[in-house]
Amino acid sequence: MQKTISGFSKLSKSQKIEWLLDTYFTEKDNAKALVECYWNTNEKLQKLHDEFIENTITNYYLPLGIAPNFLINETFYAIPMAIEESSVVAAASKAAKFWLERGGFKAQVISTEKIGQVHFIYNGDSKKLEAFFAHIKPKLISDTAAITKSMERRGGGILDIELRNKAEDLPNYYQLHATFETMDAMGANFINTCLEQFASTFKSEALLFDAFNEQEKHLSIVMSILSNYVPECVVRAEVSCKVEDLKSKDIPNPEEFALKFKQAVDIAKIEPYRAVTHNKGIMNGIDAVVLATGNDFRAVEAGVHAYAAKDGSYTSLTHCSVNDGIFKFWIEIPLALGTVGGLTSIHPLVKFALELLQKPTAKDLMKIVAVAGLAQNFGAVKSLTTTGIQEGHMKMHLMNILNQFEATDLEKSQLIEHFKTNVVSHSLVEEAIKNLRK
Ligand SMILES: CC(C)(COP(=O)([O-])OP(=O)([O-])OC[C@H]1O[C@@H](n2cnc3c(N)ncnc32)[C@H](O)[C@@H]1OP(=O)([O-])[O-])[C@@H](O)C(=O)NCCC(=O)NCCSC(=O)C[C@@](C)(O)CC(=O)[O-]
Ligand SMILES: NC(=O)C1=CN([C@@H]2O[C@H](COP(=O)(O)OP(=O)(O)OC[C@H]3O[C@@H](n4cnc5c(N)ncnc54)[C@H](O)[C@@H]3O)[C@@H](O)[C@H]2O)C=CC1
Repeated sequence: MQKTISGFSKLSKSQKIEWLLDTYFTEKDNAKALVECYWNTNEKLQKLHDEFIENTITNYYLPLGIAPNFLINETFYAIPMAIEESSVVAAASKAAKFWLERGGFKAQVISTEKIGQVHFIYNGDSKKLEAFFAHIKPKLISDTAAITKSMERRGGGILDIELRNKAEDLPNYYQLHATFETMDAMGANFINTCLEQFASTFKSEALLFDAFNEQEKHLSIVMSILSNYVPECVVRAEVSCKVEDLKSKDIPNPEEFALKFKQAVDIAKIEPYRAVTHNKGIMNGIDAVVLATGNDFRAVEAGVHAYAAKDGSYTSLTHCSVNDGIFKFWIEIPLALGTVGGLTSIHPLVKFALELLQKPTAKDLMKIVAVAGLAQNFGAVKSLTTTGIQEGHMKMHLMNILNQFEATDLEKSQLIEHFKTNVVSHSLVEEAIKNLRK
């Protein structure tokens, strides 16, 4: 049976499903029923989702959870989180509640500059290229006037364009390195459109530049694309309190806790094996809010991890200090987010999430997302340095294990009660279910 196909994209949705069932499944009826039971009964809504991407056959659900009680710069938020992993929403909620009683989170946007580059190959005299760039720069900007008009009206647009000589790293390689302010949009489409116009102007004007010889006139544009590395689009979020005020049910000895917590963060600063896991915990919070608000989590992930390695080795995105009896914990991360554009006004649940967040600007959303990352990291590191991670995580994961064994509602309630005072592990839950079913 041939397992490849030409023209798959041209088939109807049901034809695509039929082909998949015929080609890859033995239990065809079961597979078909599964795919179809995830379709929304509201046909209009289903069509909307079908059209988000290509070759859609069904929906893939992620739960949308809420972490309430966030106090950020004196405003209260209930934060929407789309994520598949148990205990993440609980940890964020718990951290929010903890800091609510200790002054809440403070957040500030440090910068909002985005970057895009036209990458090109020029085999010639770099001085002549510099002269050409100086001559052509005003036209590069003026040729994008129709594209940038609305963005400029909002206060954004092109900030600058530089010529960068990269020929030492790669023979004959140069860039137009441009910076942008995209206001409430993540900006990928705006930036890419501007860049493609720069490239077109640059290429056609080079042919007319008298100082260039024939080879120089035919410089070659390789590509024009924004960068997801945005080290000048940075937000900082912070919590702090007196060390003694850390005292709580889980923290009987605040001095010892503060010291250990700082040691854990310091370890993540110098040890990449730990830093990656430490930052994964931060991304539990960040990705969940980025997804819930319809933003591009791949872009955020790529940019954040590049930032974590910006000084040459991969390090912690959060920082901790304990000075003069004050515990301070903060994060500084690059986040290119949008509250307009992309899916933000199309996906009904994204609209819901943004309304829940009180219709944030992109800057507001940067602060909320950074706080979610900080809270998540606080929750994880607090658990790691006190009870250990498994106690709380497995408590939340218990439901997944019970579902895996198809526990009934009665079995679930009996076993949840049992595991309130017993260690949770996959094998211990299996054993307890077997005992219950004897
Ligand atoms: C899991 C908890 C919160 C339990 O903590 P607990 O002390 O057992 O919770 P509690 O029952 O005393 O409840 C206290 C509050 O926690 C929240 N909470 C508690 N339970 C729920 C729940 N069912 N649903 C929603 N929220 C919940 C909620 O805010 C609740 O207040 P309330 O709502 O009652 O006013 C705690 O142990 C914890 O924060 N653990 C950390 C879990 C974590 O970080 N998980 C991430 C996955 S592990 C990972 O991927 C990352 C990691 C750890 O490797 C990163 C790293 O290494 O740095
Ligand atoms: N490498 C990457 O990250 C790439 C990402 N993408 C995708 O591009 C999408 C994001 O691109 P965008 O240009 O942000 O979206 P977009 O093009 O959908 O919408 C942004 C547009 O909204 C308008 N707008 C209205 N009100 C505005 C305001 N207050 N502030 C700013 N703009 C306002 C502007 O015309 C702006 O250009 C995401 O879906 C992303 O996944 C696309 C290509 C590459």
